[in-house]
Amino acid sequence: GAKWTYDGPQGQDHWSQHYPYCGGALQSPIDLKSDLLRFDPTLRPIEVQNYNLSPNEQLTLGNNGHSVQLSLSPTMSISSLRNRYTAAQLHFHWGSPSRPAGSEHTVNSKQYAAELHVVHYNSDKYPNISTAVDKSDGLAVLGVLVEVGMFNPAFDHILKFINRIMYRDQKVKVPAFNIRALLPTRLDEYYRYDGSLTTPPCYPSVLWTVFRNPITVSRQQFLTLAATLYSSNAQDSASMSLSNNYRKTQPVDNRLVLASFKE
Ligand SMILES: NS(=O)(=O)c1c(F)c(F)c(S(=O)(=O)CCO)c(N[C@H]2CCCc3ccccc32)c1F
Ligand SMILES: [Zn+2]
Repeated sequence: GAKWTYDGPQGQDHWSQHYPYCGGALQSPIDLKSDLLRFDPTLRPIEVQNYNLSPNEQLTLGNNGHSVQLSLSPTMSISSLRNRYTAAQLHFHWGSPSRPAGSEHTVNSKQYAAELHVVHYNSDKYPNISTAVDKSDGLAVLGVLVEVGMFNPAFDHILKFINRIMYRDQKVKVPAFNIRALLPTRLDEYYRYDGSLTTPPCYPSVLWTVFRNPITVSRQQFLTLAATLYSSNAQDSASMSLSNNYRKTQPVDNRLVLASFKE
């Protein structure tokens, strides 16, 4: 579709001009505010299948101009939801080298350094993500908040190849690794709400699960993520850094925001 950006004339305040859902209901991300939450004891721990991929398997790491994305094996899935959701890709949202605040979801208005999204589609009902992406029960995304702290070995399986996809549309094959190591230890504590893609076309098709506990990456790792990539392609004379690729929080309206834990 048409070029969209996070800032400027094609920036997020203008998305709805070409992508009407972006101005519609059930939009993501949102601020996860304590006084909005409802504890739901029926929310079971998230169970993932086959996230521990073999290094003999290869995945595609790419710069799509909006994020760094890693294709995932279709053997990976979430098995604890009403339907089975099969993994499609993971990607990140981050701030900038000078401002390590680029998560999409915020917790009581606190913005984290970055956020990881693992995108899955409802494979009980749809043959692939393209047919699922605009259906109300089409997608389930796992959101992981990222803060700067201890070095994260799992994150380095991606970062050590990032200088080979500096420019838009560059891709590289990388050895698979244990994707479970990118998730927090506890998968039983999370926020849950009905939302949308956080990029155009902003379809309201996402069952959001945002884990309560962040993962950490080192300051050096964060800087590598935030300072290496360009949103422009290699041929473009003017290089545009890929940073601050996060959407602002959206109105919750009358949506229920559930928590699997008591504060
Ligand atoms: N934050 S978010 O809402 O999870 C989110 C992004 F932020 C994001 F940038 C992407 S993108 O990298 O594909 C670039 C823009 O579509 C996606 N893609 C999803 C939905 C669109 C179709 C599709 C097809 C195959 C695999 C993944 C996806 C996305 F879901
Ligand atoms: Zn995302």
